[in-house]
Amino acid sequence: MSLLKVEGLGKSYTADKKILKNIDFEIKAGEFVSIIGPSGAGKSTMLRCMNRMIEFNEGKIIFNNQDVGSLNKKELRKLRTNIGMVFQHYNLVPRLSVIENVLHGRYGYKTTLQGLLGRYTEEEKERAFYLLEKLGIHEHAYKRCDQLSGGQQQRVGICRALIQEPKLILCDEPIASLDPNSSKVIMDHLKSISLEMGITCLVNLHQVEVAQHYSDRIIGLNNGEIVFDGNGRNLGEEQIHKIYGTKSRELITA
Ligand SMILES: Nc1ncnc2c1ncn2[C@@H]1O[C@H](COP(=O)(O)OP(=O)(O)OP(=O)(O)O)[C@@H](O)[C@H]1O
Repeated sequence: MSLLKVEGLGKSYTADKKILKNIDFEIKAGEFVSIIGPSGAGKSTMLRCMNRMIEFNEGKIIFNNQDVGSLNKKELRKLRTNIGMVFQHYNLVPRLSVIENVLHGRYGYKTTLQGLLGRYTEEEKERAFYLLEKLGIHEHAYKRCDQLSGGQQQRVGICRALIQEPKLILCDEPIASLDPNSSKVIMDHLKSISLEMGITCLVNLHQVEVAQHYSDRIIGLNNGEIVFDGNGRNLGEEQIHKIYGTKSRELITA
């Protein structure tokens, strides 16, 4: 079953340059899909169009049978509860505790006043703790976020996305600021989230090998166009060249 369908997607920030050109793809529920491509190819722009964090100019995005482009503010807010986001720089509130940051993921379900007062139910707090335990950071629940390592902060970011009970998680270079060990921990968690919880993951990555290891499918972007869409096993030298303009994997920066 298709969860996300993108048809003829186009995006320009300025009149003279198209950043995304006629993008078409479809993602099934539960799929783990990576987007790769050189710096500036349009990966972040494309990912952020999915929940209209960035407004697109052309085409259609259908998420969970809803036409994303036609939603009003209220409908968009509701739709976003179904789409979690994980960021390269975590986007946590550093002076707040780990558990408070996780509970922020419930914000979309609250009235403005409830949100401002930080009113969460016992059930939500239990769920937050459960998720922290699942990601192996429950002992840090009451520490300030800025006391945690990068890898731990990213796990908080994943818990915040999960507490939304999303159908889709968009991850914008989730391991770009992490060392190899922490990167593996994060990618393993994302993979098990997709396998065990059936949550669809769309992940921007810089590392081809990582994308090949974890993804059911890879989308390769070059200059705003899809130049590869398939299983990572089919990503040979020729396809790498199409995506990055180089044949050598060593030249692809991490
Ligand atoms: N707000 C903006 N205004 C104007 N141009 C922008 C804006 N955001 C991004 N761009 C441009 O759009 C192009 C694609 O950027 P984007 O960040 O989507 O690429 P990317 O593939 O994610 O790159 P990276 O891997 O370096 O993050 C770049 O040329 C960038 O300069």
